[in-house]
Amino acid sequence: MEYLVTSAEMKRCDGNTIEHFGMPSMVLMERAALACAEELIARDKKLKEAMRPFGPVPPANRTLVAAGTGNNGGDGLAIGRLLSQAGFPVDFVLLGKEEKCSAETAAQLKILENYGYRVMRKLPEREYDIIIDSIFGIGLTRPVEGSFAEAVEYINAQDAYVLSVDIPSGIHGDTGEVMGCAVQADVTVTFGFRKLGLVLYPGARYAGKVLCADIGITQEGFLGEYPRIFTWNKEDRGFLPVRLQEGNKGTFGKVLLIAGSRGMAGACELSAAAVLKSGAGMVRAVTPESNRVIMQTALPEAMLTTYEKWTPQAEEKLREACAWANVIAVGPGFGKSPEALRILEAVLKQTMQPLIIDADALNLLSEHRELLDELIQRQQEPETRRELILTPHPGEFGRLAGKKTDEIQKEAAALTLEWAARLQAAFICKGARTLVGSPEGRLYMNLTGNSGMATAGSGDVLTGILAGLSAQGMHAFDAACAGVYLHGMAGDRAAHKKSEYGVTAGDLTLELEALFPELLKKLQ
Ligand SMILES: NC(=O)C1=CN([C@@H]2O[C@H](COP(=O)(O)OP(=O)(O)OC[C@H]3O[C@@H](n4cnc5c(N)ncnc54)[C@H](O)[C@@H]3O)[C@@H](O)[C@H]2O)[C@@H](O)CC1
Ligand SMILES: [K+]
Repeated sequence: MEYLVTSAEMKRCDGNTIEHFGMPSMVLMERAALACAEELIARDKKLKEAMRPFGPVPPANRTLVAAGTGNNGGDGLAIGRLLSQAGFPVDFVLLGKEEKCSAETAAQLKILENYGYRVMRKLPEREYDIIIDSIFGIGLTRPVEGSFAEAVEYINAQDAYVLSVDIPSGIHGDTGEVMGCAVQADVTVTFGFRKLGLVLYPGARYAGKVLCADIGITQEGFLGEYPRIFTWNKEDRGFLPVRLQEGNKGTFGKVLLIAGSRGMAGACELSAAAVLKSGAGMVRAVTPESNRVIMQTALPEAMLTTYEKWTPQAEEKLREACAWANVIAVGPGFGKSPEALRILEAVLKQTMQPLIIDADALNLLSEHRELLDELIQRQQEPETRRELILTPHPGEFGRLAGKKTDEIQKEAAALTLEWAARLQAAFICKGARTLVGSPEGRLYMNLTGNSGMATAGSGDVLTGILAGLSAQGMHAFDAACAGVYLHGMAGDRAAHKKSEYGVTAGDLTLELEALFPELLKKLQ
């Protein structure tokens, strides 16, 4: 588990490390500078070794430090000093008025002066091999303009390798927004914790490769008041549902998947395949009779309950199917027919098993507010509350919340938590950075996945995974976080093979089965 922090959360942690624990600010700055310098020295060594067979080794990289007056600038000045002492030819330029320098940056200027370095006040007219971007860090508060904007353009116009210190100058630390203009980095070395602006788009694109350096700012610095958002990374493997060796197909759970409509058999098939490939014991699909042949051909492992018109017999068959299941998922390719509405109504009112609501089932809830209100009411009462996962993309979320899609995107974190609490559910807001909110206010941000997954049927696969994990006994929030994480990993494997252009939803289910052996190997 890794925290993703806002600028304010990071500053609080920095401040506590200095004031509460007594770590001198200049020690943190020196460690930050060392981490950046070591990255560049290691790169230089690698480049030289690669070039050695081709003749004399070229001279060291000419480097420019572009420093602002805040502590980000202080980091940059210290990096330049360390690089110069390691043999790099380094030029320094200070942007902004010297009298505005923070105490630490003023101290760094003094150290440079003591060593006899000259710090320019204007951008030099020459080309550099490496540029250290330390104009603004997490202290950026307003759009970048005037001479600072010129400096950003100057850096972006050079054919240099750019290292951004902490965050590319011009990127908002909390939102990843470009504040007027921003430096395009090759690598960003950030300190302590990854800032949200480095993982959210477009910031993530500007940051290039992101390295998170340990400079002695640790979780203790939060003094028990932890950041709101967390993610999982490659070290997190322990979330898979435990598999009993002596288990049978009942042990691993029975999923009732209500999916597909006339002409939409694919959604049902993709979702059902994902249920089985996530480790569930059995899946029964409830789908129109016209999908029978396709389903039985494409996925003979799935059982079927079919319907045509909504009759008392159909209702009875649905009731029996519901009684059989441990988990119910409703929505992929479901359509909004009168039959679909009756089925959703029956599921909401007559069952208590863990439920996953996706796609058209969400749209039906938006269009029939009485159903939504009743669900909210049931979830607010402990006796009628069930394990619940909702999986809207911002469009579906907007319809549910009565807001425009861009309003949802702007306030995604707050709205996700609001709706998770309202529905006492694991609430998934899908996107390039999918969020999962818990009713208690935990917020997971998913960092796996890629643009190739923005393809028809991808959401159906996610619903199948969520149902499969829930059927194996995972609670809603754990299943939701694990589900989006695995879904993204499957997408990353698929994109690795086919590029982001070529990924289809079918590839996601294929990659899912290849993913588990890899995860299990790393667990041993
Ligand atoms: N001791 C610490 O607190 C540590 C801080 N570190 C560095 O310090 C950085 C944060 O330092 P600061 O809080 O001093 O902030 P910054 O160095 O990001 O700069 C903020 C300064 O720029 C000004 N400013 C903000 N937006 C502007 C704009 N658009 N145009 C012109 N001026 C603008 C502010 O008024 C302030 O003077 C981190 O990103 C990190 O690089 C590291 O050295 C690690 C330790
Ligand atoms: K920077």
